[in-house]
Amino acid sequence: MGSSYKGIRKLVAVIMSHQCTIARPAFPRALSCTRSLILRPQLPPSSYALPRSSAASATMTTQDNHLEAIFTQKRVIRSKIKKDLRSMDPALRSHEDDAIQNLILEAPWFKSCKGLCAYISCSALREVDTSKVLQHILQNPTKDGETQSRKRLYVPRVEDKNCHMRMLNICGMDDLIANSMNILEPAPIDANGNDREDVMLANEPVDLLLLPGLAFDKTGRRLGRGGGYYDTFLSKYQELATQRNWKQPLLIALSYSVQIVEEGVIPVTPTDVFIDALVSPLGFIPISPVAQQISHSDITLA
Ligand SMILES: Nc1nc2c(c(=O)[nH]1)N(C=O)[C@@H](CNc1ccc(C(=O)N[C@@H](CCC(=O)O)C(=O)O)cc1)CN2
Ligand SMILES: Nc1ncnc2c1ncn2[C@@H]1O[C@H](COP(=O)(O)OP(=O)(O)OP(=O)(O)O)[C@@H](O)[C@H]1O
Repeated sequence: MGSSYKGIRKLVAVIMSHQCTIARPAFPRALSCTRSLILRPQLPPSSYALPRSSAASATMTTQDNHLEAIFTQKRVIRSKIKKDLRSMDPALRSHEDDAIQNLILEAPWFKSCKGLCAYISCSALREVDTSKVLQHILQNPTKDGETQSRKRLYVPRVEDKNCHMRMLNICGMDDLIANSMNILEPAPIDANGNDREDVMLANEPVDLLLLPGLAFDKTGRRLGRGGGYYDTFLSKYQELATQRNWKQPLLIALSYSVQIVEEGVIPVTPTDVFIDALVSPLGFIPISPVAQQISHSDITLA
C-alpha cells in the first residue's frame, strides 16, 4: 500500500513546500474546537511593527494561504482515491463489501447499540455498501425466541448546500427517495403525514455513527467529499451529547483497503472531526482510547 501513495506524497510535498503547521493533539478528537491553536499564523517578526490594520490583513492572508493549501491538498487526495476506487476490480469490491458488513454485524458494539446513524450507500460513488447492515436493522428483530426492540435508525438528508444535513428516522427502505445527487434519502414527512424524527430533537441518544468518506488514516483523520456536511453534523451532535450528559457516540468509518492512506497524508483543519475506529476488510481498526477498550474486551455500547 505504501508505494501506491508515493504519488500523493510527492504532490503534497510540492503543494506544502511553503508549509503551514498542522497540529497533532494527544487525541485529536478534541481538535474540532481548537481553531486558534492550529491556525497560528507564522508571521515574520517585522509584521509586529506594522500598523494594527496592516498586521490584521497580513494575518488573514497567511491564514487564507494556509487553508487554501490544505483544501488543494484535500482535492488532490480525493481525485487520487476516486480514481483508485473506479479502477477497483468489481469482484474485489464485492468481497470487501461483504467482509466489512459481516464484521459490523458480528461486532459486540453493533449488536448492543440501540440507536445509530448510518449512510445509505451509493454504488455510483463507489461507497462501501451498507445495504446488508441496513436490511438487518430494519427487519423484524425477533431472534431465538427473544424479543428485543429494533435499533432506532437515522439516515442523512441534505437540507441545503450550506453544509446542512439532518439525520432522520426511518422504518424501512420504502421511506427513501432519490435526491438530486441520486442518493436515496428520506422525505421530511412520513406516509402518515407526520414529521420524521430528527436525531437532534430525539429524547434518546444514538450510540453509534457509521460514516462514509473518501480517505482515512490510522490516526483518525477522515477525508469526506468536500461538502462539510458530516463534519458540521458531527460537531453539533457531539455538542448536544455534552449538553445532555450523554455518552459520546462511537464514530466508525467504513473503508475499502485502497482508502486507507499513510499517516500524515490527509491534512486537517480545525473543523475536521476525528473518527474513533475504522472497519476495513482487514478488520476493526481501533483508534481512540474508547475504541481500543472496545476491541480489547467485549464491552458493549448500551
Ligand atoms: N451515501 C451518502 N450519503 C450522503 C453523503 C455521502 O457522502 N454519502 N453525504 C456526505 O457529505 C451527504 C451528501 N453529500 C454529498 C456530497 C458530494 C456528493 C458527490 O456526488 N460528489 C461528487 C463530486 C461532485 C462535484 O465535485 O461537483 C463526487 O464525490 O464524486 C454526494 C453527496 C449526505 N448524504
Ligand atoms: N463544523 C463546521 N462548521 C462550519 N463549516 C464547516 C464545519 N465543518 C466543515 N465545514 C466547512 O465545510 C467545507 C468542507 O470541509 P472539508 O473539506 O473538511 O469537508 P469533508 O470532510 O471533505 O466533507 P464531509 O464533512 O461532508 O465529509 C469547508 O469549507 C469547511 O470549512
